[in-house]
Amino acid sequence: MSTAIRTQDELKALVGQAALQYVVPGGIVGVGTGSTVNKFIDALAGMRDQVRGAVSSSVASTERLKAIGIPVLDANAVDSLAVYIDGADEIDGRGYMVKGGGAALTREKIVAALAERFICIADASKRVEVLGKFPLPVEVIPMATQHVVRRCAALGGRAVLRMRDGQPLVTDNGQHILDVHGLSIADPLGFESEVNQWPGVVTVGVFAHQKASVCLLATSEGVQTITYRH
Ligand SMILES: O=C(CO)[C@H](O)[C@H](O)COP(=O)(O)O
Repeated sequence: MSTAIRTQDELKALVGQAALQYVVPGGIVGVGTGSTVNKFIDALAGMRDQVRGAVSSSVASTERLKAIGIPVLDANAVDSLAVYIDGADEIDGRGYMVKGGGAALTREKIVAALAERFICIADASKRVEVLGKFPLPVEVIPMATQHVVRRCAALGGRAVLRMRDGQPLVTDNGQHILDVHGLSIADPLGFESEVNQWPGVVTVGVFAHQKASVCLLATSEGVQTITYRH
């Protein structure tokens, strides 16, 4: 009988489980946001007694961590983390990522910045040659929305305000998200630096300065471990 892993849900569970090997016993772990990270949190429940706590990147992950009995610490109470474990919407061959499909990009970048290593957990559909096929999330201060829309257009991108239940989605930080279609991001480091300095941009969803150290990529054959040079 074939033991191939096929559904995306199974692939996410596989990398969620595989990420446990990077959790330092007795330490504090940085935790991202999203459906793949939810699988990691579910797996983390099995080693709850070996984890001192977590720094979380969203209200949703905080609630899930607390539900399994893991204390969630304020990011300001932590100088550094050994690892940050999170998913991605896209990852390229250098470990550069697009993130923010779950609207948590700002806090994700903050927690990632505290960590010595970013462990990206993703299924093989997230692997791309060039970033930009997935609409790029940009968290913006609402007053700056149209200014940022015009600046995206000047780069060839079509920015669309993310909606939820007929209203602009409001992030955990009280801001809005633009999803920018039609970009091809050949220079992620330069692109991230440029967009981050536009007035009204809180965070751009290109993670190049906080790129992945390792990617655990789930395929139907199992988990591939890819390590990137820094
Ligand atoms: O950046 C994120 C949330 O802001 C997620 O990591 C990204 O959207 C991937 O999510 P999923 O694991 O559900 O595919």
